[in-house]
Amino acid sequence: MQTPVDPTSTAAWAELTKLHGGFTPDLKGAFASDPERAARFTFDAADLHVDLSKNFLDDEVLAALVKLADEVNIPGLREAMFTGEHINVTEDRAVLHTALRLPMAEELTVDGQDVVADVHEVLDKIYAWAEQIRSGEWKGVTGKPITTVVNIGIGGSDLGPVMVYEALKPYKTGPDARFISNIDPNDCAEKVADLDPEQTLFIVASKTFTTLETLTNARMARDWLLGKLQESGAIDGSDEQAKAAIAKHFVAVSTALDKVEAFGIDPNNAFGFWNWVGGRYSVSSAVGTAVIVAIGKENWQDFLAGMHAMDLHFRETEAERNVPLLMGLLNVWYTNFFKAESHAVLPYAQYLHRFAAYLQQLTMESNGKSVRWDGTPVTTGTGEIFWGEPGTNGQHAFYQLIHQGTKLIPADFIAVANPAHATKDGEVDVHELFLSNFFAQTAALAFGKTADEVRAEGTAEHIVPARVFAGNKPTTSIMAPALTPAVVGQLIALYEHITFVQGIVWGIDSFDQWGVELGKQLAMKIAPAVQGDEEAKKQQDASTQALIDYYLAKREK
Ligand SMILES: O=P(O)(O)OC[C@H]1O[C@H](O)[C@H](O)[C@@H](O)[C@@H]1O
Repeated sequence: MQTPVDPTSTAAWAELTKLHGGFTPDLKGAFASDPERAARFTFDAADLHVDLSKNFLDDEVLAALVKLADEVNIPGLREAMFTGEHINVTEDRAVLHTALRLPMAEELTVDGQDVVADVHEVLDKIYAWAEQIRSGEWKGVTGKPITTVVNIGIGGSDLGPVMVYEALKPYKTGPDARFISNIDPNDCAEKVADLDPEQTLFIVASKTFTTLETLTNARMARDWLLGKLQESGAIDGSDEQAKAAIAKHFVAVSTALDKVEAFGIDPNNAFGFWNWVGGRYSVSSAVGTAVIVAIGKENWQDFLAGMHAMDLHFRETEAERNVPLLMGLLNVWYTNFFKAESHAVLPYAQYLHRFAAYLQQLTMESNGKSVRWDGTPVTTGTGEIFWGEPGTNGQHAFYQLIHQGTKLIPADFIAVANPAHATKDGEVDVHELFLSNFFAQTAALAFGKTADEVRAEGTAEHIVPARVFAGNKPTTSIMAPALTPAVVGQLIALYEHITFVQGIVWGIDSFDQWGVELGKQLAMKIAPAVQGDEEAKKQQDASTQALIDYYLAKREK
């Protein structure tokens, strides 16, 4: 892997610094002086129609950003990613989530392995198994079909599948899916409370199969299942019957099939993936099994095809029209030159209500780093804080701060032309009403409202300042014909590649997560103290000791 280029040492950075120095955001003026602006800065990527024109962008800035991409070698490193070079330096791994959606006819051999053949072998195994569940051919231990699958996983083994399941609810033709992630025992308790154990199947999803939360939840689920089945007399207390029940009610998804077996799940009931798939990039791997059960093979194939279409766009489209590249570079422009700290993602699609949560792991676990991939300190700010909620709910919660606060918050607005449920309220098409908000918000953020406009509405003079909107709040509008499986796939791949672009500019390894590993170790170290071990408690700082004391005094056991 090449030494990361210090972006601040490039000619493009110097140009951007100069451009920023002379840059007074004036979106109103920019549109007034250039009738072609909207058309010139709107690009199509697969089914996504992306309008960048309400950003702090002009031809010079665009040219300098594209030059920056070249100077930090995004084209070369993008190719290195797609061809399986070990660009995840600190873990010495290839980064090949794009291979998970390659059509069968493609060829890709990495580290001596035919990756495409491996991917499709697993996909075929999942499709065949999912079809058994969906058709009712697969029976639980008492002979009944499965009506609910419960995915047990956390982080990348949860956020992707739950987000896609929610996004594609209108495409659900199979069993329900639920998702247990938190080690808070209330999560598991609530999710299984109304389930019939005879018709429930658990999918234990964990890349490493060592994650404390997931293994604990899996054991709790196993105890619940066996306990309930014994209670009703469906099975006796013998090991043999417990084994038979687990074989029919538990499957696993992991890269560590040996650990799956040690847990007591038959490896024949496990779907594998590979260590070249990062957890937060794993939704298109076997980690999506719960979704495949719910929406079926054809819809999943459309989802993968959508991701692949975006992969191709990113790999092959010229820089000036390359949407993930431009969006990633714009994020760098805002983060490093305008000192924006956060980035809102605001889907005008209720089905995308978990999209921001999903993006938080994708972007922040990837790019929240302060050393570069060669171990040297970063030379710029990194890692935007991603957040968001669906519109219009967000409008009634936090948009006030975006419109009139003191912080610059670039925002991505997402909407589709056709809703899954076309509904009228009297004569009014409710989706049109919904979209009117989408259109109105980006316009208001860009162009604001002057004091004269406020006065013209008859506002009392002393209230005028409070009702003025400065405007010049940058937004990107992303539209698509409908929230199909392909479009959901494209949205995910779009943000994966945006994340990659930012990571390369900053010189960081966007595919490791050492910061999270520490938390895992610390919780294990402190557990004995929480269980009452005085010596272990004394190892803790005074604040932590006092908090543990409070807990020990208050707990009712
Ligand atoms: O899938 P698992 O191995 O159980 O890991 C689940 C999660 O664990 C940690 O939080 C990692 O930082 C995440 O990237 C990962 O998605």
